Amino acid sequence: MIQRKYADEEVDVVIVGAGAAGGVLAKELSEAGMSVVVLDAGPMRDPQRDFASDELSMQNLGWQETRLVDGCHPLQMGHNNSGRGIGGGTVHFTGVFLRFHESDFRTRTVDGVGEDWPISYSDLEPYYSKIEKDIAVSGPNYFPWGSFHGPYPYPERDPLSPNAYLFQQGCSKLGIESVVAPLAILSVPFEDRPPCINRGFCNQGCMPNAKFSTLIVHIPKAIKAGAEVLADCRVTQITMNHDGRARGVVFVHDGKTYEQRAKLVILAAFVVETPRLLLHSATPQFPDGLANRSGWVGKAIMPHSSHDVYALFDEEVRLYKGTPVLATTQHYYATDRDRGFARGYSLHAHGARPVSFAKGISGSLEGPVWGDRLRQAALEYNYYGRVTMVGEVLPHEGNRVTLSDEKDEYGVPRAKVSFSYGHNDLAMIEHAVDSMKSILKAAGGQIRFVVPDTAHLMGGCRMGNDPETSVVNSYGQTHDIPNLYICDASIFVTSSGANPTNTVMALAARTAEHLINRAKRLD
Ligand SMILES: Cc1cc2nc3c(=O)[nH]c(=O)nc-3n(C[C@H](O)[C@H](O)[C@H](O)COP(=O)(O)OP(=O)(O)OC[C@H]3O[C@@H](n4cnc5c(N)ncnc54)[C@H](O)[C@@H]3O)c2cc1C
Repeated sequence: MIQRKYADEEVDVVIVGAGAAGGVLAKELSEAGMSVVVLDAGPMRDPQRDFASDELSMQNLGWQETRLVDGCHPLQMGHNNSGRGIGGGTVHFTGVFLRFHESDFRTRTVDGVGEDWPISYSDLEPYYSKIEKDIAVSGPNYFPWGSFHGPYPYPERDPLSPNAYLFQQGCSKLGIESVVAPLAILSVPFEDRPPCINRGFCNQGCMPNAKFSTLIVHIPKAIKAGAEVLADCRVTQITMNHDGRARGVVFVHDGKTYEQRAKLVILAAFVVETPRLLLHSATPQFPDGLANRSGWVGKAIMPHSSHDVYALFDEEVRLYKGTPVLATTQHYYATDRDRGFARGYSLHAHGARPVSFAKGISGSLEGPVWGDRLRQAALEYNYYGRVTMVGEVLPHEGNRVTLSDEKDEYGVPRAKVSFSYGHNDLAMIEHAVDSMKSILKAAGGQIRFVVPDTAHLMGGCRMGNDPETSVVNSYGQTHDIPNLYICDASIFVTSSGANPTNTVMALAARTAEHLINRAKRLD
């Protein structure tokens, strides 16, 4: 039996998912005096007790339930894209904290591809600043690309890892500007948290709490402000009233089923589970799923293309050392028509711990890398350097989440995730792989492996002004059901060439402010 504060009560807001967006919403709305219940399918972890310096055991931070995948380039689901538990993906994310550029919100107008967002960079600008300040982002004094040039709230990280130094050397030999990456990882103490000591286990959950996550920053503040945060509570359905408004959600804890009623229901369950819940919650009034009059629920999901290039150096690099990403360039971010594709990408010097190194190279384009070849590469692990791309993938209707015929233990159909790259995406990858090879060679490395990969996920419930071609408005309010909101990475319209979490959290802060102002007007 769970201890409940709001059992049988209708609260102001129920939030499904306590990740990047859900954490921000929980904090802001509860601090504004609203009664808030947050439900997350996974556990509430204690970093000191539950995070191990162990790559394999910490795979459990990812969403490991079966999803069916298809398409020409089926996505690898799991640890690499979805978190599970309070903090969501922020618990094991790498912490690279970038803003989108102005053109990212206007790709149709600027480049004739993708779609324009219903908001511009300037609409989000104050919320980027707020989030960066709230979590004390560290970064360079001057960031050369986009609209925001710094300084960041906290000084840039120092010292860098050997891999980051090599990357910066290679870039500088080629005349490519590079900087220390903006990071949601402390460079000096903040609140009650210590600065990073370069243990390098960011993707396994940061035991000393130097890396931000909503588990350690926003959720404790939300609880202090009165929010009820319930772990291990799996939401299986959104319930509806007869008047076409949402009534609440059904969730399962320890085999028992409960309903939480709320004036506002906010889905923040990420790119696969949010559309899955909407589609599964169909009613006679909404036979194709909730908020799906447009037919766009589940459509236009986008990963980032994220090929890695590994090179062998004469001196030791030790890719496990330090924060995985400490240097970056956005030299290739903006569209350059001469390259033969639209849009662009970021490049990061990116560490890799031994298991992910071995797993990565075993799937490299130079394959098959196994047996003696894999053993030899593993023996040389300390001499490898790596660069990774974060490439913009254009939205495509056919890349989507649907419900399969298979059901999970809760009786909910499993998600089917279909994905294929388009021509533009593939041309960009080819260009980025060449750039990464040039940088590593200029730094003195011999190119050994190119590993195809993707990172992050966005889209599936995109925002827009037109209810015929989008699911929510720019505040995340669904076009069809006025008290049902979506606020997570699924509302992205395009993917950009930058890591997405700063934008996820800035959008959540903007939605929270909108809801607080709306509540004040209704008072
Ligand atoms: C390995 C890795 C590295 C990354 N590195 C970076 C990086 O360096 N920089 C960056 O910007 N981004 C990075 N990301 C991406 C980042 O984690 C996501 O962009 C971000 O977490 C998305 O936020 P969200 O709120 O949309 O969803 P999430 O943070 O994933 O939160 C969703 C939450 O919903 C819960 N949930 C789902 N379904 C249900 C349900 N039915 N009932 C109850 N709860 C449910 C989940 O348990 C989860 O806690 C990385 C991701 C991974 C996996």
